[in-house]
Amino acid sequence: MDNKTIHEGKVTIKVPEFEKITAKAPVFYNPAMELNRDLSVVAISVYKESVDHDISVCDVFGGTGIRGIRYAKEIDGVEKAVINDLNPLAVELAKENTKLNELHQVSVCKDDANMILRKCKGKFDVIDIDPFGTPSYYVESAAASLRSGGMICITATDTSALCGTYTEPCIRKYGAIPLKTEYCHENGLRILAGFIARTFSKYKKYIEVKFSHSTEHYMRIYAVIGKGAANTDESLKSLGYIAHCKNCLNRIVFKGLSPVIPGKCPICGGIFNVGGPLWCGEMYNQDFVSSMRDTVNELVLNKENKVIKLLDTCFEESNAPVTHFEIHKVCKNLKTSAPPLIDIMNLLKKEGFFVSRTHFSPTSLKTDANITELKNIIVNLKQAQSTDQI
Ligand SMILES: C[S@@+](CC[C@H](N)C(=O)[O-])C[C@H]1O[C@@H](n2cnc3c(N)ncnc32)[C@H](O)[C@@H]1O
Ligand SMILES: [Zn+2]
Repeated sequence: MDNKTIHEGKVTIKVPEFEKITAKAPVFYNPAMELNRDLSVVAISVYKESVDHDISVCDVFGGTGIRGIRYAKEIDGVEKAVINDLNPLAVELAKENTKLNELHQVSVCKDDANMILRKCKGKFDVIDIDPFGTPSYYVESAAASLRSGGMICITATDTSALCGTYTEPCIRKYGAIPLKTEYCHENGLRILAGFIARTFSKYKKYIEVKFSHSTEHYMRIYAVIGKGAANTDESLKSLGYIAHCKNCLNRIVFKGLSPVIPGKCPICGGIFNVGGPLWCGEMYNQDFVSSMRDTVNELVLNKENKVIKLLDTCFEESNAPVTHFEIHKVCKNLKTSAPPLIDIMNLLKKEGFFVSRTHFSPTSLKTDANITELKNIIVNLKQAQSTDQI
């Protein structure tokens, strides 16, 4: 295996020479995930600051070991990092990389992900799940393993299932019906959060989602775990469904596991498509995101600008309602051209509605105005603009 050396954050890592990123590489390393890893360092740093003890971290799908090594090197108070991978070549390389970075608090194991999580029940404060494709096969073991107060960090790259390009794989893997809409990435992230919440609930554990994002080909969720039957029951009330009308773009959130959902849209009589169950609760905790933003300045991040941009937008949308409106889609539905997003946002604000940008799409906004109210705002804006031009 021919290796080359790369530098990420404060670490130096040997990775295999590659021409194409593929899961068939002798050891997997994807430079496009650097943003994901930068954000993980920031999120785990903030988590560490929130607890009053040193922490142990398990990088369950280690690959080159880059995550576990970065956590150990870059986050103060990581007393133990375990890097695991089933691939013996990855284990060998992760050991070499640990030595290269002179880390004594890191150990490397070769185990199946589910086995290490079950064997080390209650041992880790942070469990990082970064597999190929779906994490759904591993969430159950993480739920059994993670102690109360711990944090789970989960990546999913099977976005075609979560976003509804394919329905059946989403039902099989996540027990949820996806909703292929212009806001399908948000639905997908919420389906993943809902699946994590339901899986942890079997163990009387509940999730508080601290930060999450959908970027390029993957989704990522960071959640802190609490314990107790009553709190878990209460938290499951955040599960629900979204009913969407493709005719007028109306959407309604129905909370609960068996809500009464009308078959037709009350605005236009179009058929409602329903997705869920999914997490209708918080997807970003504003204080946590704000602390992440402050922590960026204390770290060495190659993707600092992108990290800051994402965190600023997530901060803005942290108290926003579920779903968002893609403005070109709404304007096409109105058979009109789209005015500047900022003008629509300003008018919504002036009319007393909540409004924010969203990291899911640069041409979308989040608001508590319903589709009729939003359309009226756009029509008024277009009229005012055409009068101005006369
Ligand atoms: C997406 S890669 C991990 C990338 C790495 N976390 C990073 O940031 O560079 C997934 C890794 O999981 C390993 N793997 C696949 N199935 C596994 C299993 N059942 N248990 C443990 N490791 C597994 C693969 O060998 C591969 O190295
Ligand atoms: Zn409708």
